[in-house]
Amino acid sequence: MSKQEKHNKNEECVKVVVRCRPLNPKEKEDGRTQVVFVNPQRGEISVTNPKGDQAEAPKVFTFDSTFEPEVEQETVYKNTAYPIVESVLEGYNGTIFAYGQTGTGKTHTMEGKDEPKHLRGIIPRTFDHIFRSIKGTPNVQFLVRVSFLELYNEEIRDLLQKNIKKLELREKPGSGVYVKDLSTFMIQDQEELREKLLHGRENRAVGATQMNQDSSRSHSIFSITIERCDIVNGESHIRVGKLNLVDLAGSERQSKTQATGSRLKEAININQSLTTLGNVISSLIDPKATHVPYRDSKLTRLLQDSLGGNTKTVMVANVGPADFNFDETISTLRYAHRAKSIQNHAKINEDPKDAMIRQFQEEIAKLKQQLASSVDKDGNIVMEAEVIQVEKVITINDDEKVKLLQQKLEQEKSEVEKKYQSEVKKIEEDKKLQEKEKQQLLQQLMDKEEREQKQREQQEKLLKKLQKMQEKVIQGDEIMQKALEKERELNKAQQELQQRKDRERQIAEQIKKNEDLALEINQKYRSQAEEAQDKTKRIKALVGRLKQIEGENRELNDFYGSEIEQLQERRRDLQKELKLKNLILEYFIPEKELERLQLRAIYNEELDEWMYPFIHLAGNLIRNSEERKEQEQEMKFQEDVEEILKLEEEGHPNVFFVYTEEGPIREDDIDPEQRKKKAVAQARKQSAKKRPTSKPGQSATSKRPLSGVKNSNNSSTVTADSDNYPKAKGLQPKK
Ligand SMILES: Nc1ncnc2c1ncn2[C@@H]1O[C@H](COP(=O)(O)OP(=O)(O)OP(=O)(O)O)[C@@H](O)[C@H]1O
Repeated sequence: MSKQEKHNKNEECVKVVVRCRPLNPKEKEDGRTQVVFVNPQRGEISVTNPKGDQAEAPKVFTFDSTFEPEVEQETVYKNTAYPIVESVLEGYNGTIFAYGQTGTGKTHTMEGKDEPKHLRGIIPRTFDHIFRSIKGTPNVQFLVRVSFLELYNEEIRDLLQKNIKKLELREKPGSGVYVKDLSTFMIQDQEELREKLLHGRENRAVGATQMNQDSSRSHSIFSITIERCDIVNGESHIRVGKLNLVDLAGSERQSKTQATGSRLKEAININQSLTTLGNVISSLIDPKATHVPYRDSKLTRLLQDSLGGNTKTVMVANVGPADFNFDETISTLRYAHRAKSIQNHAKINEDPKDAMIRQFQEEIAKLKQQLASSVDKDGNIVMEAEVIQVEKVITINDDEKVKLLQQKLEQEKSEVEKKYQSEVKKIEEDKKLQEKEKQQLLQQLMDKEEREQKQREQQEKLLKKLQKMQEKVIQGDEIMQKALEKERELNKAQQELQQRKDRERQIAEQIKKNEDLALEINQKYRSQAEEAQDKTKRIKALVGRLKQIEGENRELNDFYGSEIEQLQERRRDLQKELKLKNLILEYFIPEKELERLQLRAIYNEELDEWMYPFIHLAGNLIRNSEERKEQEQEMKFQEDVEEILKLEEEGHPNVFFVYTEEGPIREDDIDPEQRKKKAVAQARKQSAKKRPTSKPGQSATSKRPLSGVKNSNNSSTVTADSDNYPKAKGLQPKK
């Protein structure tokens, strides 16, 4: 099979399903009408325009699956998440994300209610599914890890940590985008996973209150990584699958939420990630597109692999049934419809270099070896001095021996205690011994006891570590295997039945289409009146269709119009910001220096940031040095002096200017002799714990009296008086 064929074989489209929730009590009370109707057999959803005239036909969309308001959570799980979780257990990456307007049931679909159990959503059902499968897979070792993050206003927060520290995105060639310092926890069963979900939810609510935000305006990603190690022909074979469970922020267009001022800006920012998600989807399905704007938002960077990458993805689009949501419902369905055409190419992640299960296995083997080498064949502890002799007779890596050792340790502890007491007694009773001798013996005995105690403690520590590590590696058994096989067979049969039904549906549709066509061709009119009647009917239907298309065009124009408006607003903001930066650069940074700085800057692809070598020696960072730890500063002091001196020779980015009659001059060019002193002083400043803080905007140069510019400690200050004004570029009044 060629590489291209292999690649095509892995290709599969993003699966898109739509779920409509029931009318809620408030909507019923308000007398709202239902305009959304679902036909799960045909995978269709139709929406009637409440403002359209009677001739306007409902808009019909077809998806991989559609779910009616009454659908059970279990049915949703079986049809959406089940196959993805099965794939993740095999070593594929999987993503399930919920999209839709606020209040349409995204959280209900993803999380549901804890009790009663039948209301549990996709995430808790995933937990049970994973551990049921693991327990039913004997002879395979598994390691499960979890992380939970929130993305709000383009900032990432760890939901499994109490502090609301912002986290950064990083990119590693080969392994893709990851969140630096995001905490990950090893999990042993579904209860632990549930605890993490609850913990994250609590932190999300607390964080939302602290930041005066509403959780429905943030996105959350709950990630479960499953590593498995199978033994194939005596060799270990590792596979790693990662499952992302994503609850997106409400997709409603923010201009409709009546937010104003800073709230609107924040809302636009939040929507920006969803707009970018939409743009990414559009680019992925547009054969002419040459660029996919993943980098335009953190959300799309995090979901990069899920859209067009190495992941099996399911999108659950949620809609409300009521008339007043018509516009948003149509917008959600269009968004979802576009996503249907995205092609992913998922493959099993085999033997990744950084698999944690391999590190665990190696560490466990090492611990077992250490422990086994310190016991003899009967499980007796061998003291250090005797190890060499004993190592010859024992077999390393003996599980039985480790168990034996555990029992022996307990037993020996009490025996030694007794022995020690009796020996002390014996010595004390021995009247013939001189006091000195007695003391010596006692001391020897105590030393021996201390050595043995240390050895025992060491072994206990190793045992505990070994037990802990072994607990993390989970393994199934044969009893559960039978039940799991039955369950899988049943699900497979159900899926096959569904596929057969789909095929039959498609064939029936095709037959009907052909029949209609044949009827049309063969139609013979018995009278002119009949022909006129029939043609009028057809014209009416065509007019209805025309009106529907016109309506759709208007809606599309409105939809894209408001998207463009938002993008333009963002562009205006960015331009304003750019103008400010340009103004500062133009008037306060001399052109030559700017050029030098631009030349020195290096773009770091991995961090997606511009950087300077030795940036820690640049002015702004030096001012922050007081926050650094004293210890770190001391160590760096000598290093910094040397660096500064070295950089002084080459020209470094930490440049201060003196504005003189001749224009801006590098401060250090004035007195070369002072340069050396300054380097030491500068490094000292870095290492000094306390340092007078400069006010924001006050540059390091403002502490020195400069020609024409006086420090605030001196009575004279800078005025706009042109006589006092130096002719340096930065301080010249603008003509
Ligand atoms: N299919 C459903 N059946 C019954 N109740 C539902 C269904 N979907 C949603 N609900 C109820 O509707 C309300 C809103 O749902 P939910 O909080 O899941 O919406 P959401 O889309 O996550 O909103 P947000 O974007 O604000 O987080 C909840 O009370 C939920 O229990």
